[in-house]
Amino acid sequence: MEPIIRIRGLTKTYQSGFSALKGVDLTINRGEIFALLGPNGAGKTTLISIVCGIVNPTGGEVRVDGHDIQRDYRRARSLIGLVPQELTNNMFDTVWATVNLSRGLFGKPPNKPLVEQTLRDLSLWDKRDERIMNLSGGMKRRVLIAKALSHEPAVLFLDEPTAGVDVALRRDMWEMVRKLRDSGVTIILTTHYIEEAEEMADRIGVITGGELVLVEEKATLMRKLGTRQLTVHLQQPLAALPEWLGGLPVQLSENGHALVYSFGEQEQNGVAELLRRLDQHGIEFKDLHSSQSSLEDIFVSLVHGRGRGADSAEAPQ
Ligand SMILES: Nc1ncnc2c1ncn2[C@@H]1O[C@H](COP(=O)(O)OP(=O)(O)OP(=O)(O)O)[C@@H](O)[C@H]1O
Repeated sequence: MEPIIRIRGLTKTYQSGFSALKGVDLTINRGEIFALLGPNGAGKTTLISIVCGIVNPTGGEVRVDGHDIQRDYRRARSLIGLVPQELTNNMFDTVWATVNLSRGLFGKPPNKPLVEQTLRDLSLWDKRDERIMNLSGGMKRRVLIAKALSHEPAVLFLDEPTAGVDVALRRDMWEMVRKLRDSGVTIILTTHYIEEAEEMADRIGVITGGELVLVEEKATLMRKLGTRQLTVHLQQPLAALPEWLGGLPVQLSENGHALVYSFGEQEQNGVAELLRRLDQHGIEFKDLHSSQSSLEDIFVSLVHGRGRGADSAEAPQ
């Protein structure tokens, strides 16, 4: 896959002496949705702010489509749209004026049809003559997105896009982001909602304490770290785990009323073997329930345990 952003050895030490980024290496591929997941204070906003040229790095290098973010700032920045966490609109402007102005600030010639289309896509067209202060919180957020898209960026950064928004708007946002990706925009979003990363991302990066501890395809991550479990609820409880289940990763639970079989991707055949042995020994069951450990389990083990998966973080190239 073709990279659009390359980050190498990025460090940031704030004037206070606090080290917010401790050598981050990351490549973002063209056309993907990348979710940067991390707890409060992990360094997500610092990372985004450096790529967007708002904060100067202490060390390392960032290139956007080959352009160095410091040496070739204007070219690099023109490729990026940023939807910040805080609302930064001029409340007295109309929606139409503010989005057109944003485009102008990037030195782009006026393009009314494009701005109209952007507003239509974001369901803001009916509100185009409304002053921003008269819009709901959700609509104001949409205006931020429209502004960020006004200069046709190749990459869109969304910093905590759904923090504090209701469930319906969150779903709308996700839908909107998917449409943008389908139109060819690369999306990088920060979130501490695991559900959001799980729902949206093609790849997930986990950052904690200024270090990127994992970068992985979401599907691979789920497969690699997520174990699946099959719970067999028995008609009659068992006093102990029978000998004839030896060799299978099975445990007795619920006071002998259930057998729990834990397995990875490779061990699916064991399910048939388990059911065959139960049948052979006349053990009847009420129902079967299968579950998969979620990204949340993985995240908690990474952020608190820090051991697991750290070797999957990208090596510098
Ligand atoms: N200007 C600054 N001066 C000193 N320290 C700062 C500054 N900005 C951020 N920090 C510190 O750097 C760390 C990382 O902050 P950052 O905002 O990047 O985290 P974050 O992952 O975006 O967190 P959140 O999810 O809470 O937004 C925090 O401990 C923060 O207090």
